[in-house]
Amino acid sequence: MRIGVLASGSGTLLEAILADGIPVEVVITDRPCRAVEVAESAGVEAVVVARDSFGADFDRDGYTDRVVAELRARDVELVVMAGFGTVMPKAAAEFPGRLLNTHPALLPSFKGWHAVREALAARVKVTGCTVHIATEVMDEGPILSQEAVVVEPDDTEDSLHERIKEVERRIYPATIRRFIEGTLP
Ligand SMILES: Nc1nc2c(c(=O)[nH]1)N[C@@H](CN(C=O)c1ccc(C(=O)N[C@@H](CCC(=O)O)C(=O)O)cc1)CN2
Ligand SMILES: NCC(=O)N[C@@H]1O[C@H](COP(=O)([O-])[O-])[C@@H](O)[C@H]1O
Repeated sequence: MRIGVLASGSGTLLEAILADGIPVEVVITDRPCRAVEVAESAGVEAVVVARDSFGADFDRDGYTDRVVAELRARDVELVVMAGFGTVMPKAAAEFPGRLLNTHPALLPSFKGWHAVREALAARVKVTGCTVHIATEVMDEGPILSQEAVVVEPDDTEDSLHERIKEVERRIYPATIRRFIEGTLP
């Protein structure tokens, strides 16, 4: 199965996916970021489709069309979002059931871009991460795997997010692998 990864940040999830031996055809980012270096160091093609070149009002559908075109040009069949910072509702229809995401909270709680901050603000004792199939509605698709992370009294957003990412780096590659093999329930 030909796989494309979408990323925006430090690329540690991408590193874990590559370290697991999951074959990645292309990495697409929406901004210059470390994930580009991670891809290139592993000999994987990296393409920056910069979201800030799609206008002050951000043409979201135009942006999505461009990302989808880059994926189609490489015959990508499965799209894996790994900390991708742009919501692309239209992409779900282009890759139905084939657009995966990992989210740093226990969905359906704390959807969106600031999930770790919002979990801390809500003073929950336990949060975690969720791997799910992305659908048109953000962070609402079918859940494939989840794992809890305990919130410590002295946690900051960074310390809590780092512990969540440690779990994501383990369960995301494992879940992607099972998705590819067709062994998920
Ligand atoms: N079609 C889907 N696309 C995406 C889904 C989904 O469920 N379906 N999930 C998101 C989740 N996500 C990260 O994984 C995410 C959530 C929210 C945002 C966001 O608000 N982005 C802003 C820009 C934020 C910024 O750059 O500061 C935006 O898009 O305007 C991003 C990612 C991923 N996509
Ligand atoms: N909703 C999007 C979101 O918050 N995604 C999160 O960004 C991090 C990426 O880490 P990385 O850049 O080190 O791979 C991960 O925690 C991922 O769940």
